[in-house]
Parts: sequence; structure tokens; C-alpha cells
Amino acid sequence: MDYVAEQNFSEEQERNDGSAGHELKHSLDDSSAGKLFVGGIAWETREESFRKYFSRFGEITDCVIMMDKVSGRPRGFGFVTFADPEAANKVLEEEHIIDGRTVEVKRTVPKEDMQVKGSPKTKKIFVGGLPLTLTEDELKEYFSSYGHVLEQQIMLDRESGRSRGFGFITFDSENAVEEVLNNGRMHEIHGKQVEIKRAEPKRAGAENAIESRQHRGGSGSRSYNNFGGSEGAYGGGYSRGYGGYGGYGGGAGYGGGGAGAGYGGYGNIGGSYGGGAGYGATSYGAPGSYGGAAGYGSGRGYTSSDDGSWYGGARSSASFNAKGYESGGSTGGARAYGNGGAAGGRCDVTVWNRTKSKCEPLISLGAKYKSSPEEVAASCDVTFAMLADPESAADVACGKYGAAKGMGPGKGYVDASTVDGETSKLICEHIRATGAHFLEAPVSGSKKPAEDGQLIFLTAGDSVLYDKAAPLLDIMGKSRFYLGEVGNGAAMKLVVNMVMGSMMASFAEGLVLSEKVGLDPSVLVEVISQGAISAPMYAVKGPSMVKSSYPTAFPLKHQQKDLRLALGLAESVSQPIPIAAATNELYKVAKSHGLSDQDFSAVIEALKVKLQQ
Ligand SMILES: NC(=O)C1=CN([C@@H]2O[C@H](COP(=O)(O)OP(=O)(O)OC[C@H]3O[C@@H](n4cnc5c(N)ncnc54)[C@H](OP(=O)(O)O)[C@@H]3O)[C@@H](O)[C@H]2O)C=CC1
Ligand SMILES: O=CCCC(=O)O
Repeated sequence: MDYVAEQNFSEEQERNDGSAGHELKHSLDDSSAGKLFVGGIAWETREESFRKYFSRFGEITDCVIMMDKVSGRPRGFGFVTFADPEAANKVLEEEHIIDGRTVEVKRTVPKEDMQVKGSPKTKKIFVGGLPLTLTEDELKEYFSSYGHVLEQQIMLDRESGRSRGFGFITFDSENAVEEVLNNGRMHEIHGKQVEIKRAEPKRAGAENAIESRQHRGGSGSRSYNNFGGSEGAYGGGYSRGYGGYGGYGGGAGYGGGGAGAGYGGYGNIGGSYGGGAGYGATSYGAPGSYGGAAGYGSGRGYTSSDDGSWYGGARSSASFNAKGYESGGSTGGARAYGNGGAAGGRCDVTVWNRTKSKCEPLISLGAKYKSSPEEVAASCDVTFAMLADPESAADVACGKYGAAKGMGPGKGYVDASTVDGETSKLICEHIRATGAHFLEAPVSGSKKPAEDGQLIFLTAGDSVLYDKAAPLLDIMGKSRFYLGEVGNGAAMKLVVNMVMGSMMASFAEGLVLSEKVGLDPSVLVEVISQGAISAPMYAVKGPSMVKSSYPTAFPLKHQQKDLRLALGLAESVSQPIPIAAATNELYKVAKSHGLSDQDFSAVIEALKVKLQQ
């Protein structure tokens, strides 16, 4: 009879120290009965001190702290095997603190006992109790040591966009799920104990049922929104039930009733999670939900809406200035849309960019190219623009061969550039003068959210165009706000970016100061990530800032532009914004040091320069 934990241990050993002689299999003899799982081990705990600690309970025949095969870092758990099972029993009676950290000790479980009787095999797991700063990439990285991860997802709060502390991992094999569970129900990820459960379709055919619901919903992300109701119920149940990992509400609060075509049976979650609102493999998974090429191209998620309306009807067209596609540092809006549209064949996509070469990736996916904004607008129903600044946005919309020249009644122009309200109103006037509709739609969210279809649109303008463009916005974004009169979307965006710019500058000051006084800035990043001032931005940018690396997601020059525009906005209503004013100066210094095209986190370099002077 195999002890799975033992098997993993041995495989790890082979990988990590090449001890090929280590036995891969053990029989269920007395020594295995003395084997314990130890979770929540501090990163700094070494095997030597680990062994020393437990040796006080009896003779140890084996002991290991598991290491991540990719990063080489400890995974926060290990095993200790006592010669005498009685010693293991003694260990289980006490609380244990090693290197200042309370660890969790459990018996290892024979493989067949790990397999819940009658529970079907699955390639998907539910992960609960995640650190709120954990990114999907980090979640994937952790589980990649168990097998090939096909899909990872952290559930976000629809309102705030923040992590709700739970998510899902889909492997390419059921074995990987078994491996994960064989290492215990509790895993430590980024210093936090998380709970793992099998995620299984509630019943055969659920996926199809969900898919048809999703089709009626019109778009993947709309289905996602539908799901929101029962998702909320789940969230409630989860947080109520989570303290002590006590069962996620034990089923209460997950049901939502309805068709129940969703996932059920996350271990002891009893109710029908999803409540018939459209949760399932197709509506919920990232590729199928948000407009990634796979989801769209495969025909899942973006089929016709009930009323055969504009987007679903597949007879519409849309255009983009294609800068977004480039990996070199932009929001990539065109990518989400272009991939989807071109690959899926349900919507014609036409692109233009000042630098034509940047359109090539979209053209290769099937997008058409036109040689001016005017021609693009003339050939499309809705034209999206995302330009660098107010000047270029106005020029592309209203200039000699600008989009307005190609607009007319029945058409729409959606400008996603971050500009000031005055520029937006100017563009609006030109567009409306042609009989077309105008929507300003600046976005929150950078390159990765754009690629993942997770942008937040801050729209204002013609509501008829808002309704018409909504299915397209939902491909690229996770949420959209309609804020009324033109200028309100621009103002909201500038306020948000004013706050973001100051937060980043303050964070940069903290990093530089911590290092100057002899602290490890990486530890500061970790401390901040666990406290009340944590923000995804710090967790995402902090580690590379510590290494003085600034891969461009949001160019620094645009952050400074936004601070400048925010100062103008404040000036227009005589509102003092002294923090933003000082922050703006810092970004200007950074620009003067040639950092314009680096990510805005490079603002930290301006502080280093100052300190050296
Ligand atoms: N990157 C981000 O994270 C976010 C950016 N934004 C906003 O989105 C907009 C675009 O940002 P991003 O993609 O990062 O910026 P980039 O600087 O990477 O791209 C700017 C785009 O504007 C074009 N452009 C610039 N000047 C002109 C001009 N005079 N005439 C025609 N086209 C011009 C560029 O063309 P070319 O390729 O030929 O240079 C390019 O397509 C900005 O307003 C920014 O503030 C908003 C949210 C997030
Ligand atoms: O305008 C840029 C915003 C970048 C972000 O929201 O991450």
C-alpha cells in the first residue's frame, strides 16, 4: 500500500539532491505508521533544526522539508517519520512552535484513504483562504510543481475588483489533483494556510447546460455577471464558514436554488454552487469568459444573444488603433478584442496604427487594415481609440484624416485614451456633428488585465452607444461604469490615476528609506502585503522594484501626464491637491532622467538620484 506523501517526498529528493537510491515506495509498516505531515513551516526553518526539534519525541528515521522544484524555495511543509509510532502520537498531543512559527502536525494518510469514497476524479481544485495579494500567476506557480496547470483563476469582487480569497486551478490530469491532496488539505501559499478541495462538475452534462445559458446571456462576461448573484451567496457562505476551515458554510448559502447547473460538491460544500446562474467550465473559466482567443475562437462564450443583437449577430464590425496589441508596454485592448473578433469570425475587426508594423499581429489573426482613422471609421460600426495623450487623441479623432471624417449616423466612436474632460468634449462635438454617437471610456487596469479581459471601463456620453458597445466592452473588461455626461469618465480616470501615482511614489520612498536604514526592502513588500495598506500594485510591482527592474506596463510618461491633467482638473474647481502636486514633480524628475518609457514604478529611480546628490 503506498503512502502518497512518501512517494512525493522521494520524487522530490531525487530532483533536489539526486538521491536516486531513495526508495520511491514504502509499505505500510510500523515506520510508516510513525509518519507525520508538518505544515506551516517557516521559510527559514532548515531540515537540521526541523529534525532537532522533533528528535526530542523519539528516534527519527526520516525527515524532509519539501522544496519547490521550480524556484528551489521551501514549500512550507514537510514530513517527519518516527521509528516508534507512539512517538508520533505524542507529537500529535502538543502544539509545536519551530523558529517562532506554530506548525500544524497531522497524520499522513494512506493513498486509498485520501480518495474520498465515491468522489469522482477531477482535474480541478478549489483553493480557499488565499492571501488577498496573491496573483493568478503566483497561484499557478505554486501548483505547477504538482502538474501542468491549464487554467488558474482567483475570484474577484465584482465591485472592487479585489480578490475574494478563493479560486480554482485546473490541471491537465487528475493525477495532479491527487498529488496536491496527497500533500494535505492545507497548503501554505505565500505564508498563509490555504485549503484545497476537489472541484467537480455536479453532474454529467452540466457544462452543456451552462453553455446554453451562457449563449442566451450574450457574452461570456455577461454570464459571469449573472453568476454574480449566486457567487455572492457563495462568498457569504465562504467567509462565514471559513474561520478554522470549517466547511465553507457547510452548504448553506451556496445553493441559490435554480437549475443548479454548476459546480457542487467542493468537499463538504453541499449546495449547488452556481445556482443555475451560469457558473461552469465555459462561463467561468478565463478563456471561455473574457474574450481570450481560445474562448472566442472555439465558439464558447460569445455566441449570439437572444435578440440577435448587434454583437451577437456577427454582422458588425469594429475597429481599433492597434497599439494595444504590442507587448512592448500598453494596455493591449486590441488584443483581447482583436483576437476574439478575428479568430471567432463573429465580428469583423479593422485596425489602424500610426506605426503600421504594430498592426501585423492582429492582421495575421484576420483583422483588416486601413490606412487612416477616417477609412477605418467609414468601414466600421463602432470605432475604438486608445491614444497616448490629449493631443494625439484629438488628432486621430478630429484631424485631417481623422475618424470623424468617416463617421455618420448609426456609427459610434469610443475613446479609451486617458485625456482631460475638455479634450473629450472636443472630440465628442466633432463626432456628434456627423450624426454619430460618442462614448468616452478610459480604463483602469494595465497590460495584464487588458490581456486577460479584466479592464474596468469608466464610460460617459451617449447611453445608446454605451448599450451598443457593452458586449464589446465586456470582452475586454470585467466591469464598466456609466457615469453620465461626457467629462465624468475622464475625471474619474484622472482621480484614480492621481491616487495611483501618489501611492506608487510613497511606496517608492518607503522602499528606498527601508534600504537606507539597513532593512531588507523585500521584507517591507511582504509586510505591506499582509497589512491594511496592502494593494495588488505593491505586490505586483514591489519585487521587481527591489531589483531595479521596471518592465513597462504603464509608461511613466503617461503617469506624469495623468498627474498633470489631474492638477488641471483640481485647478478648475480650486481644489488643493498638494500630495499630487509634489508627486508630479517627482515623476518629472524621473522623466528628466530618461525614464519616460519605463514602467511608472521607475519613479523610484528619481529618489535614488536625489539621494546620491
Ligand atoms: N498602459 C497602461 O497601463 C494604460 C494606459 N492607459 C492610457 O491609454 C493610452 C495609451 O496608453 P499605452 O498604450 O500605454 O501608450 P503607448 O504610448 O504605448 O501607446 C500610445 C499609442 O498612441 C499612438 N500615438 C501617439 N502619438 C500619436 C500621434 N500623434 N498620432 C497618432 N497616434 C499616436 C501610438 O502610436 P505608435 O505606436 O505609432 O507610437 C500608440 O498607438 C494613454 O492615454 C494611457 O494613459 C490607460 C490605462 C492603462
Ligand atoms: O492608466 C493606467 C492605469 C494602470 C492601472 O490601472 O494599473
